Amino acid sequence: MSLHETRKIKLHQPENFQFDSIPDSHAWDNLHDHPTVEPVGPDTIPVIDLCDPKLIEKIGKACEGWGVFLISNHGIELKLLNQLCSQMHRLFALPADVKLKVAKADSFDGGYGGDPFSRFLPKYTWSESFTVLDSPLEHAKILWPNDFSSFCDVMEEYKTAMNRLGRRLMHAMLLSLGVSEEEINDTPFGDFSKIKTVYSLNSYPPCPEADRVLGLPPHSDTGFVTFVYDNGVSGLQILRREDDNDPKRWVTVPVVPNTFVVNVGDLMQVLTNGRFHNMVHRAIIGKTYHRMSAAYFFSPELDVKVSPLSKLIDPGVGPLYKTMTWPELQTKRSLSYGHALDAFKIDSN
Ligand SMILES: O=C(O)CCC(=O)C(=O)O
Ligand SMILES: [Fe+2]
Repeated sequence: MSLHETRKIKLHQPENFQFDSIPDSHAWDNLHDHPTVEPVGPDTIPVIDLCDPKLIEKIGKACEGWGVFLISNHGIELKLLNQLCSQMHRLFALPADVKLKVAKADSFDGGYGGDPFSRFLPKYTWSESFTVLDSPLEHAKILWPNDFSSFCDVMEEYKTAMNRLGRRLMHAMLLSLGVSEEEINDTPFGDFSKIKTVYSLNSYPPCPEADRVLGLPPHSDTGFVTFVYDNGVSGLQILRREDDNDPKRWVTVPVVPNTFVVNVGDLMQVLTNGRFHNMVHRAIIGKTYHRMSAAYFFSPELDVKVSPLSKLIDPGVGPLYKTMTWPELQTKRSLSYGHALDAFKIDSN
């Protein structure tokens, strides 16, 4: 058993991305549980221009119908996004023994590690990630003792930009459901100053047998809303619910330059009393290109209590979820993979 298997994270030594053939430990056998389709026709994932005069209406429709959409014209400078990609590249190019100096001890920690889900599953993922809680400073000083500030400066700018964007999106989403600005300000996160900074930088190295390995297993994110920016390599897939014409299917998210993918998380489903649905997604691996992504989890401070907004509770039905904090939800997820929200459901009978 390696050092990391004894911890509460599951991470094979990163140099092991070099295999002559894929070992059984990394070969996932249920990757084709649902058909995979391209994002065309009825499976076209909406791209929403944030300066569109019909923004609120379009966002509401995308959240209710899809739970995922892309945003363009988001106001975040391309220069910053290019710097973010360069810093991710620099981070993951570090030797394995250096990255392991900042390894997480637990999946809720910040630092370097595997993904938080596969420790419940029998296989290893083909990915590595670096999670930042508030600030990467402490870890960056260990990774680059003589040059940590360029990484930290970019991450600080990214955090500020993402928090601003997160607030803007949350307002638009709630306004689309008829919640007024005043009512939004009355929520426990009020003006959204009670927002916790959490993001993951993810690396998915290429694999010659890409269709046997998996970057991230299917999951929904636990926060309000997640913003994903990647280095222009495709790999994110979302699980579209079955409808009248088609069964459940994996839809590949298209790469559209200078856009973010936005997906609805568990806490948004709670806040909207089920009007918006969380979105199950996974990351697959490419044969040739190394994909990297930054996933920003716009989520409440750890002590903030989240419950359905009274405006969105149907008086005849009542609230669908009990009050919860984000750590309570995450703890449930760490106990029952894929069913965290069930523990908070209010039985309507
Ligand atoms: O890399 C991606 O596209 C998705 C990342 C993700 O789902 C996550 O970090 O939770
Ligand atoms: Fe995710």
